[in-house]
Amino acid sequence: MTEASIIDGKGFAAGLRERVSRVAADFEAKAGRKAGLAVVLVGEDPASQVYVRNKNKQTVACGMNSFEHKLPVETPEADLLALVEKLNADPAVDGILVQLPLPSHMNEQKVIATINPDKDVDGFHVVNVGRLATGLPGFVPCTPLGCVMLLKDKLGSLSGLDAVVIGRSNIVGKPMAQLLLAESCTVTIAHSRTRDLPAVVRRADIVVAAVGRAEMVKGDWIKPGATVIDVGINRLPPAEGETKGKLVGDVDFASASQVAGAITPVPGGVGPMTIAVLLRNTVVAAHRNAGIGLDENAI
Ligand SMILES: NC(=O)C1=CN([C@@H]2O[C@H](COP(=O)(O)OP(=O)(O)OC[C@H]3O[C@@H](n4cnc5c(N)ncnc54)[C@H](OP(=O)(O)O)[C@@H]3O)[C@@H](O)[C@H]2O)C=CC1
Ligand SMILES: Nc1nc(=O)c2c([nH]1)NC[C@@H]1CN(c3ccc(C(=O)N[C@@H](CCC(=O)O)C(=O)O)cc3)C=[N+]21
Ligand SMILES: [Mg+2]
Repeated sequence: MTEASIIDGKGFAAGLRERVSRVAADFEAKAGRKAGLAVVLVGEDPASQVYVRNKNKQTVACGMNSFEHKLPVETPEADLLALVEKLNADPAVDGILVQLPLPSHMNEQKVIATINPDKDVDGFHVVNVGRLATGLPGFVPCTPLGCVMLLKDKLGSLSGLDAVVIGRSNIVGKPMAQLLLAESCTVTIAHSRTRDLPAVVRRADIVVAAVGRAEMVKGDWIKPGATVIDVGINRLPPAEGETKGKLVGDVDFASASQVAGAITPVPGGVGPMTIAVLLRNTVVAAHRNAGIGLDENAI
């Protein structure tokens, strides 16, 4: 069997950030201010802190303002809602991201519902979910949009292909399925109640794994030549002599890469795309909200 080609998400993301930087500089010249992204982190989850630090660095590197708000874990929900309202009203803030998961005493849906949909660069607000479902312009969740960008770059048209999405979360699985449907794939959404998951996956020309289970999808589930997109981010327990465990996806890369036509690695696949698309959505939000024209498809 021939080895799959490795889809270089990290490299594609670097190119996307370069295009975003040019558009952000153009925005600054036209608007007389930089585009701005506010990121809100509640609590001290170490993984979330890493993501927020990376987002902040890359936002600034792309020529945009990054406004970081770190709140203690015991912050009352009302205080977080008040901060979101303040960011909604702040003309320097084009995009708002509230890092999930939130502490258990907060209602995530209520917090997301408070974000102005036109600043919802995560695409999580019901208004943006509805816009995506009905084909209206809005904001599309960053991870699924990043996956589709990689797929179209690799395959060109996706029309008529059989796609299986494993996972049905609001932030990855469901919007991923909507985007693949919009690309005219025949879409199956699998989840924990799916019967005979290996057989379902074997039919797919495109497999998107967004489960949160380390190396669950095996090589003998993959149709030869299929394209495999691994969204999973799982930290294995540290091996002897390691302080940190290895980062792995939801796909068993060693076996799947023997069968697939193309596959994303973890790390270096979908993860870097998520942040680059977030920056793309932010610079798009800035143009829309300032009423400055932009060819969004060219980014
Ligand atoms: N690379 C990136 O940028 C990002 C990566 N992630 C990663 O992606 C993964 C998924 O995230 P998220 O969608 O938030 O996760 P959730 O936990 O919200 O959803 C997981 C989904 O997987 C399904 N599932 C669980 N076990 C099985 C199983 N044995 N067989 C089939 N389906 C199963 C669940 O089914 P059911 O609904 O029936 O419970 C659920 O729909 C995680 O590893 C996360 O860290 C997430 C966001 C961004
Ligand atoms: N409101 C909100 N929006 C999100 O988009 C969001 C969120 N909350 N909560 C958590 C998840 C997860 N997520 C990732 C972002 C980048 C990488 C990433 O850059 N990964 C690198 C590795 C990073 C590392 O080494 O830890 C890679 O895969 O190469 C991964 C995961 C965004 N999420
Ligand atoms: Mg989740």
